[in-house]
Amino acid sequence: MTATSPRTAVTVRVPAKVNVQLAVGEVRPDGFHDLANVFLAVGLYDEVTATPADALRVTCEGPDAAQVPLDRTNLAARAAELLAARHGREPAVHLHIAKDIPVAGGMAGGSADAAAALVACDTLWGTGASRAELLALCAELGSDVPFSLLGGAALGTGRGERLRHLEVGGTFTWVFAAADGGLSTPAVYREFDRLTAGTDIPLPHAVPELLDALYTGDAVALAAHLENDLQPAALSLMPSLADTLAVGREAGALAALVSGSGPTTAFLVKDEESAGVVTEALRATGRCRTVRTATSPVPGATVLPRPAES
Ligand SMILES: C[C@](O)(CO)[C@H](O)COP(=O)(O)OP(=O)(O)OC[C@H]1O[C@@H](n2ccc(N)nc2=O)[C@H](O)[C@@H]1O
Ligand SMILES: Nc1ncnc2c1ncn2[C@@H]1O[C@H](COP(=O)(O)OP(=O)(O)OP(=O)(O)O)[C@@H](O)[C@H]1O
Repeated sequence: MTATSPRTAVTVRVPAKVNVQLAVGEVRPDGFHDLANVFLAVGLYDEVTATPADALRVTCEGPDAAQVPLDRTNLAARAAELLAARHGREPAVHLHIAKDIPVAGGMAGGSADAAAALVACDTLWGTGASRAELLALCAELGSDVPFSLLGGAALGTGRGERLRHLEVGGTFTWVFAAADGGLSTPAVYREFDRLTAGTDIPLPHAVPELLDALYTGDAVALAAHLENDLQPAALSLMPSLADTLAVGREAGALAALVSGSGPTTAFLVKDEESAGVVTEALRATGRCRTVRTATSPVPGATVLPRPAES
């Protein structure tokens, strides 16, 4: 056993996600859409550090830090407030976000920070919340937040918050290109509604061949079944993304798609060498804010060892 002295700082590392299948059903009376949402956690990370403070405070560092709100609308701040309220205490904590996940990029960066803040505050405060309680709090904070806690791979149903863990039989390599500017998730869902108005929208379901490809770790089979029903809406709002997708395909990606609500584009590649070629081609367009390689799956929100323990 390691020392049990109260912790004065807790850092939680949390991954981004890509949706390898995002099947979207009709809009529901509550304004959300029923989904069959196959999430994969990818190795691009934010880190949230919680330290005791007189009052709730958020700071952020990283290339996109200027776009992150530091008031109580920050999802990490909302997470701390929610956990504190449920346990009858003040959210007296400083949350520092080291942000590496593109902001408003469709990679669930804010959701990741919310899940990380919950775990960090739970550990710092010794709240002892069960996994089930944390997952329920995550679902209150947003549809993607439970998956950020869980990580790995999962099928999300309902609005994406009801998760079933999926086994993955290998490692997949991706290239992610962050676009200049962001897309608002509600705006992309609204555009989906506009584009599909008057059509029959099938009930969303996970494609068995895609789940098999994950299970066997077969990147070529996964590439054949990648699907994102929000992609036409994201392309409609940001038409230049179609060119970015084409550049990655021509450079040898097995498949290319918009990540979630976009505008980050995701390229599944067969190996590191192909990742290098695709990365160079995307950088050469001059249209991508950053281009990054990452593998999947990776674990969800994880408390990092105290410095003395590492
Ligand atoms: C696009 C995805 O990232 C794919 O994983 C998610 O579906 C979005 O999840 P999220 O950002 O956590 O979304 P939330 O914060 O729960 O909801 C933001 C807004 O997105 C829309 N929304 C979200 C999830 C869903 N199943 N249907 C929706 O229509 C709604 O307009 C909602 O008000
Ligand atoms: N901790 C946070 N990090 C980033 N953005 C945040 C955070 N908290 C609140 N926001 C707000 O949320 C908006 C969406 O940011 P986020 O990075 O979560 O988008 P996203 O990755 O497209 O989300 P998703 O993939 O879950 O739909 C930002 O424009 C910002 O105003």
